[in-house]
Amino acid sequence: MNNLQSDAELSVSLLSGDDGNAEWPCPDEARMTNVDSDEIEDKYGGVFIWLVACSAAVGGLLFGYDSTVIAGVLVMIKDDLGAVLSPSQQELITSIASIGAFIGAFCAGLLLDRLGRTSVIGLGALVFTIGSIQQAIATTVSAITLGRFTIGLGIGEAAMVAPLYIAEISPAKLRGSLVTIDTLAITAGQCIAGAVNIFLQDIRSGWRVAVGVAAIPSILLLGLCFVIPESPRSLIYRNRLDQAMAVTAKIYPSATAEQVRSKVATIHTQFEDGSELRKLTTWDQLRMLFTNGPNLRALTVACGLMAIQQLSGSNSIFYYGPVLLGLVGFPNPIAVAFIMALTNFVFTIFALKYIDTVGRRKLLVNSMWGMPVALTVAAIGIRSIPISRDLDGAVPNLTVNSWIVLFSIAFFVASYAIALGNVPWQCNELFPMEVRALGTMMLTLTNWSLNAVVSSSYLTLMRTYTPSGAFAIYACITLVGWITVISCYPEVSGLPLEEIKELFKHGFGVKYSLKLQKARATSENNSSCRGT
Ligand SMILES: O[C@H]1[C@H](O)[C@@H](O)[C@H](O)[C@@H](O)[C@H]1O
Repeated sequence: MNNLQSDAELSVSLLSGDDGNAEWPCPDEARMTNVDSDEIEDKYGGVFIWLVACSAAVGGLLFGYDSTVIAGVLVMIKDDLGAVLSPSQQELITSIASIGAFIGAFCAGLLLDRLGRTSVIGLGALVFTIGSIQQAIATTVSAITLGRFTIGLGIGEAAMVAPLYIAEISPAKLRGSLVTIDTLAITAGQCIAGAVNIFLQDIRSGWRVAVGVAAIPSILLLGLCFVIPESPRSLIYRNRLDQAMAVTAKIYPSATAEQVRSKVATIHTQFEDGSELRKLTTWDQLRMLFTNGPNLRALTVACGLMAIQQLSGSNSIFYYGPVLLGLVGFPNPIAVAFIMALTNFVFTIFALKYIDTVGRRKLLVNSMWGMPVALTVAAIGIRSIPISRDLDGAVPNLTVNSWIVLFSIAFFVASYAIALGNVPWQCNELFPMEVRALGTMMLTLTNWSLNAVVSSSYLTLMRTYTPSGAFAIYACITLVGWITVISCYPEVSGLPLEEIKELFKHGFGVKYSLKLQKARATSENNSSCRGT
């Protein structure tokens, strides 16, 4: 913190004397500066930015952990709350968190521009801590339901703010990887929850530990909020230019003071009529989001991709994996289902490595075909396994078809995790600053509403259309999703946030973005040739 402060003073005094904001160029002057604001994009480095991203991603870890741990908790609770939970009480305890998440994301969307990113992350961490404690000490069904609702508020808030904050603080060329850290943390949280459930399943009242232990990372996150810097874009939006300079200098440690100044000035020009923008009410911002063509197209792409992520049925596998694998004959389905969580985690690491170099669009297009293929194989494999219509018949024998189902859904999860599991969370980058908070709120609301639909309908889908029919339905959805991505999702890897809005002035910007990427690659090649 102190370091940061002294850097701020240093940069500001270097560039403009003692008065931080007094000598800031007006937008026209900023445009005329002879330092190319993009030059700075090659000057990132150091561990600072990775540490900041990892800190924010603790929110993702809590999101993954808390949304998944409930599956085991419901089994472990037994009659600890007075009587054995009825199916409708189980449904209530599970789904109330999604309702909380929906409301949490909505509130975060309204608060982000007013309070700044780090304060909202801190608020979410506090809510997480309270929710974990409420659950751990619950002695009645209403008490645990309230605890789950509180946790839901935290989950929705974390799901929304962490990726947005990371995207805003990232150098353009690392943005994909740094935001993927958040998804990696979500999948790690899901793995840890699975492991905790396996470990505690036979311990009396072990569920109290399973839910209470989440208070530790949330207290850690609360503490980290006092250390991590505010996003430079949020600072500039709120006219705190000297602080924005200090943070920008930290993100690009080998940039010259002039490059830092040019970067901040360029972002500042995006808010040319800044004072007008700052006066916008939420209603004005909503109107800008829905009635301005480029904004509306950005919203369609972002929410559309998130819808495809959820409607692919991935969470049916993560949430109902043990049920499904039990139905096809695996004797220890909880442990076997853990393989799915692990596959999700491992292939998200692959995304982390390649998302910026290969690009989001290329990763999506080249991995998503695997989902309909895997689901079709699973649909065929499961057809010859004798599963009763109401799903509660005797467990069938383990046959080669059981293994076909296992391998095909593992392949499905891998194809999902490489890109579709994480790129939708990057989509906050598609929105310009003035509508980013609300756009990201819509993105997160899409996630939670469809998450609730899919997770509450999977068993019914299997009962109504047979398990094979359910796989076939998801195969059709993922095939349509893949074709939609090919036609509508533009490549934004490596583009500074301020340049992305240009794409949506050209329809969905797919062709334009590909031309832009080509031109950037050629100019980078030329300048590296000149350098050698
Ligand atoms: O990006 C995440 C991740 O893929 C999780 O594994 C999944 O459970 C979530 O629904 C999704 O939003």
